[in-house]
Amino acid sequence: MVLAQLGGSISRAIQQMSNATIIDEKVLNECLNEITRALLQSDVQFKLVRDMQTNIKKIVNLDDLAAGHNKRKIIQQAIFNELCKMLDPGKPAFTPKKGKTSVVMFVGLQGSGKTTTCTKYAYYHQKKGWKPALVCADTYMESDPVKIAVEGVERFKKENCDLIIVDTSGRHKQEAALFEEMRQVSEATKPDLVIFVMDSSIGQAAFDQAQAFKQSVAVGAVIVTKMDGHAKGGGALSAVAATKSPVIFIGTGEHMDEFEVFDVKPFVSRLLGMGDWSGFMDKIHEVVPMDQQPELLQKLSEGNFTLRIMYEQFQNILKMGPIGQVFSMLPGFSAELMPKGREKESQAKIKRYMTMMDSMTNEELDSSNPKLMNESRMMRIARGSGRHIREVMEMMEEYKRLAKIWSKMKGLKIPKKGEMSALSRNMNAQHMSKVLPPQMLKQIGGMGGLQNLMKQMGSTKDMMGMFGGGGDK
Ligand SMILES: Nc1nc2c(ncn2[C@@H]2O[C@H](COP(=O)(O)OP(=O)(O)OP(=O)(O)O)[C@@H](O)[C@H]2O)c(=O)[nH]1
Repeated sequence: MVLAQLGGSISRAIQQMSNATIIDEKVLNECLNEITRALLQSDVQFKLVRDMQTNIKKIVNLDDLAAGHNKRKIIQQAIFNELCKMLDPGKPAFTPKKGKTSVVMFVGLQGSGKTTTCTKYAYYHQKKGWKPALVCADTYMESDPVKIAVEGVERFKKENCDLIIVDTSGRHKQEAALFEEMRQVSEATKPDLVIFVMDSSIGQAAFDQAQAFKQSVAVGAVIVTKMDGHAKGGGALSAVAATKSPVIFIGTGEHMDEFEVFDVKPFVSRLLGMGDWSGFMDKIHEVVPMDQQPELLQKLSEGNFTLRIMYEQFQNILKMGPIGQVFSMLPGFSAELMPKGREKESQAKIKRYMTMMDSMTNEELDSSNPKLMNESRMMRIARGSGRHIREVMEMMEEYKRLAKIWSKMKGLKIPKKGEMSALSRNMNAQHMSKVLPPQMLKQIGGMGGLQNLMKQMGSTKDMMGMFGGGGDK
């Protein structure tokens, strides 16, 4: 099961449960069994899934649910926390420092994408002004890989490279020989960090494979590749558990820049279709041309999400490319609606929407009042664009949903370029209280509770991630 589907299945299971009139143990168990099935189908290791189920049962208090608290949010929160826990081994990976020499060794099986990932990793740092170097000790049946690795590292140290990446072999006739060679390269080059590269589509084998590598060398971080297309994501969770090391990047395609820093909370937020405001705001700065940014953010902060804004953003997004990435960050546009690997369909849908909007009047495009769009106008637009009225209605529904979510941005201070997470910093409890759904605010203990919580957490960014960025869906 691909990640987007996993998120969808979990959300559906929670939704079904919260539709039940009475939440008793049976209903909760059914919901958890559904989630368990979804996780297993996504190749999360059985033991991890079982532990998660036990933990959620411990956390979720049935009395709270019976008392009419927001059941969906309580369960969703518990699942959110458990998934985060699975992906967060509790200690960060070694982080190389620019200007100071670090040796980073890559290990992983043949075909896992190791060599590609070494290059992406080097390129990622080079773009940020580092001086990386790549030592290819990935010499199958030729020369002495240990000697090559040592000589390479020495040479690049002399050349003042600050990030020396050692690529090791991933193939051997004998598994034992592969691990022995890896151990020797590690001993000889003394890496500051060993990164285990894993193909996300290896399924249930992830845990054992990761563990085997960890037992031979001191794996300190994981990079999961091929998260695009048909990738199964569950293996990532298993690899973290097996190596007790965090995932630091994910590979999302064959190209050099299809490489993303991995952040647990936004990832899980997106996975559960909860959206990720901070990531989305970062994306706005990437996607929306500089000269349009202040105006757009101003309009959004005034709560005016018009059809024209939607149109312009569609335009920008089509120009920019990886549409799925942007939309999955936008609360409301869950990964299920804009699934990765189905970008073409999503793109076609957006183009359809834009054609329909081309048949609208300026007044309609610039109004944030969807009531203007009555049935006769919708018929005209459908005729004008050669589409069915059903499609116009569908687009309007999409618009209303987005506008509702965006309306929560009203009154927020506008972050400046380069301080995206400052969206959160800029917000005080007052703002947060506007953004959060009222039931959730009550659950936290009103304004007082919110202020306390914000103090404890230190930053509202975490809260945004935790609560799905304030989108009340
Ligand atoms: N779709 C996709 N393909 C990837 C990604 N990363 C690597 N690949 C592809 O996976 C294949 C194997 O990648 P390599 O980098 O050669 O793998 P390796 O682990 O170094 O394998 P050996 O060099 O043979 O040991 C290549 O076709 C890459 O283009 C990714 O994130 N997404």
